[in-house]
Amino acid sequence: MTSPTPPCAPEDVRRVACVGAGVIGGGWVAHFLARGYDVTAWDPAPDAEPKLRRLVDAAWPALTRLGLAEGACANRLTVAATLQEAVADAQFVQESAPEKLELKRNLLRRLDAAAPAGVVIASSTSGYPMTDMQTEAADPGRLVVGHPFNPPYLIPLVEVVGGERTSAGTVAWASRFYEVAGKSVITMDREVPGFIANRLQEALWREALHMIANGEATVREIDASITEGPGLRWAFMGPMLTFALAGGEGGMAHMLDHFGPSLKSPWTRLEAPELDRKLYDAVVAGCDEAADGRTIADLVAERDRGVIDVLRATGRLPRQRTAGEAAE
Ligand SMILES: NC(=O)C1=CN([C@@H]2O[C@H](COP(=O)(O)OP(=O)(O)OC[C@H]3O[C@@H](n4cnc5c(N)ncnc54)[C@H](O)[C@@H]3O)[C@@H](O)[C@H]2O)C=CC1
Ligand SMILES: C[N+](C)(C)CC(=O)CC(=O)[O-]
Repeated sequence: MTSPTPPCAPEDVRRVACVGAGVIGGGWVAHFLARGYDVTAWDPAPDAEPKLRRLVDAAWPALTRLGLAEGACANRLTVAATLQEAVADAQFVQESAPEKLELKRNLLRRLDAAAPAGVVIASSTSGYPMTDMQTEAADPGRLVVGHPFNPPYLIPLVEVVGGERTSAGTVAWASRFYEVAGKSVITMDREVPGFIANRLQEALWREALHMIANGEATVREIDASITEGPGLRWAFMGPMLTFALAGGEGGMAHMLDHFGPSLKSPWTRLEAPELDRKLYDAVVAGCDEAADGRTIADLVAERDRGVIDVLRATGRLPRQRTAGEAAE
């Protein structure tokens, strides 16, 4: 699929548009501002602007602690009145609208019609393949998935993957752009449901819901089983190498000989549990109980401090670079 060439190199981007400014769109706004970009945001909700500014204000202390890029400033955010105005001058567009397929298809069609020719448009979708979302756009070649993790201003990973009609150049451009913008990128060469990390997280999530539905574990126990257990290792060594060490001197080969056969044991549940009212209420009540009086804002601040501490402790603070530095 051929598309017009992006008007500038990833290293030369100065102006980013964020469309959809909720939890993730707002998080992207905070990230790009902290990295020294000019950011224009658009969101159709009547209360979107104050909510967005509150999110950026709440994130700024963590971002300041991490170290802002030269010239980075929350005042470099403009909230546009229309989608067209938001993307008119953009050199990159990040879409973070609700996870509804028809809405995404329609929105990507409108963004494609409004953005300057060749500008790469990435979707934050947490699961839709781009092939299913790019069906209405006149230039599907410039549409790509850039899947972030919450909050995008602290968690480095972005999974980049194109659809069947995305050009190879778009995938390469987006991957490089995210790197320049301080992200840690995995570029996938094919579409996989849930990409990589969500496919793994969803397996964990499915089992957690089964355990709550069956009364086998509480919300607190499930969370503690990760934060006091494997989560400590996963912050710096993934599940594969971690398990290779479970095989002692025999490494992964011994681990597979020893534990591989048990993968087929009957406790492996392959079906999603029914998310009925009872399970829904149990999960919500369990989270309220586990929060122990802490508000969502308290938990966000606690999470942000914790992620920075982990990044610092494991020597993985993102490199600080201004929007222009990489071009030098
Ligand atoms: N919440 C999360 O942890 C993560 C979410 N994502 C993805 O990010 C995207 C956004 O999710 P959230 O930020 O969580 O949702 P959200 O509900 O917090 O925000 C969505 C925003 O989109 C706005 N919106 C509604 N219709 C729109 C339209 N037609 N055009 C533009 N904006 C519109 C809403 O007013 C709202 O502010 C989804 O695709 C989701 O799958 C990706 C990674 C993590
Ligand atoms: C819950 N979620 C599926 C939307 C989560 C993600 O997509 C990534 C994350 O932040 O864990």
